[in-house]
Amino acid sequence: MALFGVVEILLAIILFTAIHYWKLNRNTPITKWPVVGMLPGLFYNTSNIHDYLNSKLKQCGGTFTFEGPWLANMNIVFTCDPMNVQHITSTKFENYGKGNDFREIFEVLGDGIFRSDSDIWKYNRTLLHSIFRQESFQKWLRVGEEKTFIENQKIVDEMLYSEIKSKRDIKNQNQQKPDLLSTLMNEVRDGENRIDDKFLRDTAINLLAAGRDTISSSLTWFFWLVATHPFVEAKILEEIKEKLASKEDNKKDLGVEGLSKLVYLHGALLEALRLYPPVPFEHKSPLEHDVLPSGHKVKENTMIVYSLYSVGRVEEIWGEDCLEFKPERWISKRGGTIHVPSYKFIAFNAGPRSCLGKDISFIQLKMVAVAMLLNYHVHVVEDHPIIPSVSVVLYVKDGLKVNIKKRSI
Ligand code: HEM
Repeated sequence: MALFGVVEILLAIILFTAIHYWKLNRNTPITKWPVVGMLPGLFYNTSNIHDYLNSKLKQCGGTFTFEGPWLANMNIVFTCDPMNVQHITSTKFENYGKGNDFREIFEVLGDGIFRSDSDIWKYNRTLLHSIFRQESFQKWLRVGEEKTFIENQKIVDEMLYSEIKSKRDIKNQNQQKPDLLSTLMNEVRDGENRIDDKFLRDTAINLLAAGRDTISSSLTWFFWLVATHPFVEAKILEEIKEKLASKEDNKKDLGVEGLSKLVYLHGALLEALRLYPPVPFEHKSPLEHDVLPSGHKVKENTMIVYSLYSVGRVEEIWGEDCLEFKPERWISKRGGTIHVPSYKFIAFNAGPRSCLGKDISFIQLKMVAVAMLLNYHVHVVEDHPIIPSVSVVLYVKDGLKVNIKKRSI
């Protein structure tokens, strides 16, 4: 008679495997399974992914390596450590590009600023930077009819190229207006104009992608937060009444200068962007192996994801009340706005690739916020779920349901 039967041997294997995985998982934030790695944990929590990753990042001090299925080459370093963020976005900026995965997924963006790295990015950045500084650029929102935007690449291209053609026609008739495409068309670098239609198409779609959904996402979260914090709403209205001069018919002056006086409103917007950054995560890949300030080693082409959502919720930066909506945290004792370095307040990204539209965004956000709050009372419909979506832009998954009542103050 054999000393051990098949059943005993199988039980022993299962027991040893279980002990092995128990030991292996003692220090990992997400359970690692044979063959499929940590994927089940991620899948199981997809609907709640930002808060799930936030809790895991908190559990391991701000950085951990997600291990994907065997042979799938899917290891990802997740981080919300501001020192890592500063390292990737600024100190070692040249070593961290967008990576090939990003370029494949966002092919529709062509060679525009978002999808490019190195020299093509530098060219785009320098050109757009100079245009963003021109006052006339503030009229850029009138570029094209973007209602049918992005059904598919063909429709987008048709729309953009026809818009470009009509701007060129207007230019030839000497009737140009200072919108984005017309300003770009006239750009002369080193004595020559190298702006062809493909460049204009790529730039236009990149700016539409950059500036459309980010603003609408910010405003949705902002109105939800303000409507659910009546004390904040009252303070914003008080500030508008006190600081914005009235024009004829008691309408408030929404000029750039007037808007810059609204320090409390600015704090409320910063606070909404901290808690609900429209771009919830960024994705980078090192060109050469490196060691992050947290001590994590990253090989060439490792995928690194830094969570903007989590950086906004790091207790060490924002304090124990980091999950609360408190515009006051942005107001200094002297009544100004407290400056927080961009690798800590990361909603607009940090370093040389930080958002080019940051200033123009605050102008747009304030204009809409003041016009809405002065004229309407936004009342959030009770029991409607408010959950962040799982997408490149942080929408409210099922939309924000509200009742709007006219307000006269
Ligand atoms: C609240 C509104 C906005 C937020 C939170 C925001 C945030 C960001 C973030 C996180 C990035 C980095 C993206 C990446 O590298 O993958 C970025 C880049 C950029 N944003 Fe914005 N953005 C906003 C509005 C705008 C607007 C209105 C415009 C233009 C009209 C704009 C233009 C750009 C451009 C051109 C870049 C690319 C910069 C580069 O790669 O060098 N953004 N923005």
